[in-house]
Amino acid sequence: MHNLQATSIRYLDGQLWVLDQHQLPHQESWLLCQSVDDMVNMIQHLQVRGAPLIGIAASLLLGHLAASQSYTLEQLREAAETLRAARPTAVNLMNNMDSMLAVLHTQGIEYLPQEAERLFNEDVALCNAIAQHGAPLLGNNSNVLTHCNTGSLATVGVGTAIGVIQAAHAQGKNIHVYVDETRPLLQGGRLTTWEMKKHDIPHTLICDNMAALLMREGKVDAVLVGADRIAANGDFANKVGTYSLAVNAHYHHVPFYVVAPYTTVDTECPDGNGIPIEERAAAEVQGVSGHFGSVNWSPEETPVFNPAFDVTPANLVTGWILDTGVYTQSDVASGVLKAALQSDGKTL
Ligand SMILES: CSC[C@H]1O[C@H](OP(=O)(O)O)[C@H](O)[C@@H]1O
Repeated sequence: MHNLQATSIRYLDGQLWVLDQHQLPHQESWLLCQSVDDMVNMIQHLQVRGAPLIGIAASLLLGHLAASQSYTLEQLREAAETLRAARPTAVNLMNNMDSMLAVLHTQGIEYLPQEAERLFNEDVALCNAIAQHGAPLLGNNSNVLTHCNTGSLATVGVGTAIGVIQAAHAQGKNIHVYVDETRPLLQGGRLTTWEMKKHDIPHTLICDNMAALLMREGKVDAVLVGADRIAANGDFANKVGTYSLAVNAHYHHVPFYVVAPYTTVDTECPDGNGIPIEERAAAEVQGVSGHFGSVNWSPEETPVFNPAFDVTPANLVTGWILDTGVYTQSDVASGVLKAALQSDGKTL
């Protein structure tokens, strides 16, 4: 594989480096990833995170192992299956591993590095296409609210929802962003604020429970969120808290857009009921941890409900902003998601 460089992952001179997102924004530390166990741990601890990035990181690791020429086809197949199961909700991981397995079985081990590189470059291009389709939807002097993190820390390109925001900003539009801190792991408060500052985009950090008040006061012109899996009928899973944002946006007549590449669409999943939702450790809700260490504010053994994602039904979505275009509810209800993917020669 050639050297590859992105905000949160690098392949340099035969070594795979990952930016430890658990330590951001106050510490930028790079971790050397040398094995399947390393990558699985990094994904499960959200040192590597974000639906598209997870898939690309796993693909680069597999390509790296293949390039070392010290693994059999069966060992690489097992590695792909292990990586595929690292986190259950973001379908990009499964789609990417299936692409790598297809190459392994139809072309051979020596073609895996090339496929990993293709997937990397494809994500960069998909992010750019999404941004160009979405930017026209944001008018000048827009106040956009976003949830979790969907930028260059969640992809290997400019991002999805944040990519759209960044493109509109780069076009000279006056865009202000309300950033949901996104409990419990604070991807918004830690990572999106880091990205907004890096791109000099005006922004205001809020607690998740403040979003409805801003909508009621007419201070939000649009909500843009990412996705971890979009079902065939347009229902989608995203970071927990997205569903309540969609309900509040619907109630306050605020346009609500989901932004994703085609690699996030799961046409084999008929609707949101079929999307597996990852349950995570109680400690994430009982306290908080990061570069500073950890603090636990709940009584010992406090029972916790900690789904990492929730599902938003298609009827609450104003539009789906994909790399193939912007789709309305009637488009999606008529099966356009599947058609758009197939018409562009993209098969999942
Ligand atoms: C580019 S969309 C990324 C998507 O992934 C995030 O989840 P996590 O931080 O747990 O990987 C979140 O759901 C984002 O919307």
